[in-house]
Amino acid sequence: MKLISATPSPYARKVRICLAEKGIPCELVTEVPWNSTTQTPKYNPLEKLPVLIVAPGEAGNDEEVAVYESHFIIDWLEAKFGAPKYPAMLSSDLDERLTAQQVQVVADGICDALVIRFFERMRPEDEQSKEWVARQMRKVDGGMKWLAGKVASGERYMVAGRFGVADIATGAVCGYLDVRFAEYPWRTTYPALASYIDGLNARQSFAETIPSPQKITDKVV
Ligand SMILES: N[C@@H](CCC(=O)N[C@@H](CS(=O)(=O)O)C(=O)NCC(=O)O)C(=O)O
Repeated sequence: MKLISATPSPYARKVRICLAEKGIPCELVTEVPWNSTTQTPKYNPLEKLPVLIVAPGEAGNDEEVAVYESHFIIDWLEAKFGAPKYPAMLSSDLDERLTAQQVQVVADGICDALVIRFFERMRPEDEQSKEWVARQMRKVDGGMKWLAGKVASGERYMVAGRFGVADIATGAVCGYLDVRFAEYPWRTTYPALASYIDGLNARQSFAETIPSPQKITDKVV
């Protein structure tokens, strides 16, 4: 399998962590999705990465399959590479699973707002909308407060004491803040969240997927 990914992408990082935790080998195809050189439109009409490209026969598929939208890629991996042969990233308990997916909704939503904020910041100063930025940062602030409230102090994992999607998604958004919005004070505002994230960052799947910035050469906005 191949994963089209980008070095700062929190969404791609969730999938990379999931693949690593399941021990599924996957070739990483790193690119800049904002540049015209991107391969994403070839596989995804929404032109977004991550895209998981599954060769014929790799997962019981006759034809090549392209899977996209990070939360769906994770669901797809859970369905195709599930327990007990592979470690589960979602609980078999319905309510635990739904709680974890709700956490992913909020974490991904914070990332969505941060991406909008990132590009608004690329506009010339006098063209940036203060109202639009304030609206995005309200979502980030409210989302981070909600996530921090889900971390019981001293708990290593967010849902039912087992590592899974909620931890992956929360780790990804905090890593994205660090790489793109280092000035955002989530660690000082939420010390229990910070120590929870430090615990997750000690996992090999997190350590080998630390995000880094990338250079966007095309004019995007
Ligand atoms: N909801 C999508 C969001 C993915 C996304 O926005 N990816 C960005 C790259 S990054 O922000 O994650 O680095 C992208 O490809 N954007 C290209 C575009 O929106 O045209 C997911 O969860 O996969």
